[in-house]
Amino acid sequence: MGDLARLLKESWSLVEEHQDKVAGYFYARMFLSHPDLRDLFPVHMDVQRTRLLHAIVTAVQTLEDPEKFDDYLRGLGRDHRKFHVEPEHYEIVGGALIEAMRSFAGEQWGVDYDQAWADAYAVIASKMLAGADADPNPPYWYAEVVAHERRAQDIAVLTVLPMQPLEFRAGQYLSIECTKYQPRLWRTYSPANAPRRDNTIEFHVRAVGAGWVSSALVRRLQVGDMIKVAAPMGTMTLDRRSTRDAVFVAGGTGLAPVKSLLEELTRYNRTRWVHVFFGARTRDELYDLADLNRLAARYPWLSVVTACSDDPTFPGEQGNISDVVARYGPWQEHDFFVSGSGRMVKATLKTLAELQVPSVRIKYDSFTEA
Ligand SMILES: NC(=O)C1=CN([C@@H]2O[C@H](COP(=O)(O)OP(=O)(O)OC[C@H]3O[C@@H](n4cnc5c(N)ncnc54)[C@H](O)[C@@H]3O)[C@@H](O)[C@H]2O)C=CC1
Repeated sequence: MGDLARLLKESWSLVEEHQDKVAGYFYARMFLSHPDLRDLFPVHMDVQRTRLLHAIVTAVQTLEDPEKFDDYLRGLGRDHRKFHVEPEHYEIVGGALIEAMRSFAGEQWGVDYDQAWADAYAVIASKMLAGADADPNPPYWYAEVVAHERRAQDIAVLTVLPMQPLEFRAGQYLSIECTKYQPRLWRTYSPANAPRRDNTIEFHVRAVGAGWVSSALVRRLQVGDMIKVAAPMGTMTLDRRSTRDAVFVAGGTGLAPVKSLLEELTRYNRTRWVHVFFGARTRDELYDLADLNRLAARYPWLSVVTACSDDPTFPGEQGNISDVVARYGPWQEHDFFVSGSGRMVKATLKTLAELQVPSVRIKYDSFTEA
């Protein structure tokens, strides 16, 4: 391990236990010295706090893999443009961050740690700025809500029309700000369609617990409202060269990117068998089944298996979708795409490992529960 990596890891381990407090102190410090920066952040800071830490941990963890480190930070820089972050803000953030860590580390914090973080932060900032500079896209797009449909108690399917064309690849995700109701709070959602000529994008959203953005998108947003959409990200895309049959495993609204990938396949696939496993808690939450069945009736290469995990009278498969997949197969020769909650993805990866599906054939994006 390089010296810098060692110093960063060592010093981070001193504050790791107090992550939450470090983040709280960091923001308090920054807003006190630069009150103007408060306006760049959402009213509710709880999720923002965990995001900062996630970014630091990821940066430190990828330090030893220069390519991954570079990709991650360039992506982060691109993404930060939507927060109206300016180059001069980076220095303020760096200073507050080091001060916050030093305050919580106690006596073991040494001068060499200060220097290590200052050096690392300078690299982090320059990579983020380079990523931001190199992005030809606008920081975000305004998009008008052109359709909004409640499909189950907590689930909405909404369609938006960006004011300028927005390029993305089927299977990627975008971030959304529900500008009118939750300004400056961004959450990621996957388009449920492949890029279309009319530029419309469909999203599937479930209002979960205290999810401010999802709740506003499901319960308050109306046709005619404007939202902001930013930064296509993610790698769960189709490899057109693959000739393998494919399996899509979706839990709840994790169906969205699967629908997007299916739409792309309908444009060119003639030869690959495609199996979709779609699981929800109850039959009401199989909110897009009608459309899946329509696709299966139209495309002979497509089959759909549905399952409910909390609805004993449902006549289809019973149980978690990760277990249902294992009842079919064999799957060793298939390409897999897995999408759902963090726990669902983890459970499915475990099942696939037990079924000896090579991990190189499995694509997924890990969404946190936030
Ligand atoms: N809306 C979107 O664009 C996208 C959403 N997602 C994620 O999909 C998730 C969807 O959540 P909900 O609709 O609330 O799903 P949910 O919690 O109602 O679960 C739906 C199904 O997923 C499976 N599942 C859930 N937890 C499991 C576990 N621990 N082990 C095995 N299987 C499990 C079960 O089959 C369950 O019936 C969210 O976490 C969201 O972040 C992922 C990609 C895109």
